[in-house]
Amino acid sequence: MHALRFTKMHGAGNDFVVLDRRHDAAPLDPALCRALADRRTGIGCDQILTIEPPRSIGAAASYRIWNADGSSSQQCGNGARCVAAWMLRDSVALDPERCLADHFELDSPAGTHAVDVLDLHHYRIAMGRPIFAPARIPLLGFDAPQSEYALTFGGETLAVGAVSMGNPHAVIEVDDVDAAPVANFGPVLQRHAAFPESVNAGFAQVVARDRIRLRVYERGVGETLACGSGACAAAVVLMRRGRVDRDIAVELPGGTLRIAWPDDDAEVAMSGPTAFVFEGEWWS
Ligand SMILES: N[C@H](CCC[C@H](N)C(=O)O)C(=O)O
Repeated sequence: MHALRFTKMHGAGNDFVVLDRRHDAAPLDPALCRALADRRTGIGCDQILTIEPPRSIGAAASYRIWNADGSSSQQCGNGARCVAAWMLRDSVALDPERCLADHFELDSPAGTHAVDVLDLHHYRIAMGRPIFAPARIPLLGFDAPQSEYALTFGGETLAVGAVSMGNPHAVIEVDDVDAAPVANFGPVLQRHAAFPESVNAGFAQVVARDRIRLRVYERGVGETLACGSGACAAAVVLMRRGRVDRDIAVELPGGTLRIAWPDDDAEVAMSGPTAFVFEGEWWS
């Protein structure tokens, strides 16, 4: 029986199985990801996060992201905060006060991220600069960045925002996020030919200049309780349109994240909670 130790965590309800792979950073088999993520016969999670050796000088570690369907992604905002908490847990046990002043870096497939410890359960991650060039989202059929793209679905045309945070995001502004057709329209958007690598589909409602509500139908999972890179994506699309200020609260079903993007050349700063749920052994 091959036992695999894991930690179950979540960030604003977006839940993860965390595996320490610093001594064996081989890619995960998609079938194992699906088995671990299964909410009946497995542990259950939206994504698996593997913690691996750093890829840049000075980083504490690197992480990779595997969706519940076994596909991999370049970025996971809620996961980055959980990896940060996981890395600190041992040192917190040693010296909580020192950790509160802690600042370190983590490498993701999308780049290197500065981590600030806000308190023992909240972290701020520098999520990199948003990428609006259609070819790098990727979004087909358009040459130059637009604040919204007219995409046709059957007989209808819809205005869609699009941006990459290392992973692809579509953002649709709605009047009432509770009534948004997330489960019906999320998969339709993901199958659209304009998104050759599928897409994370965010449905955003502007509540005030400093507050939006958001639901995300994630690539490789479905609707999640929160999506960190999705919160960054919705915030920067709406900031560029002048619909909201440059430091806002993003209310998701599982919790609230804070997104700041001081100017168009700045990195996006995402702040939010993390939680340890349990530890265990997976007997494959
Ligand atoms: N489903 C995403 C990866 C996880 C992103 C999300 N959980 C976050 O917090 O950013 C994708 O395939 O790009």
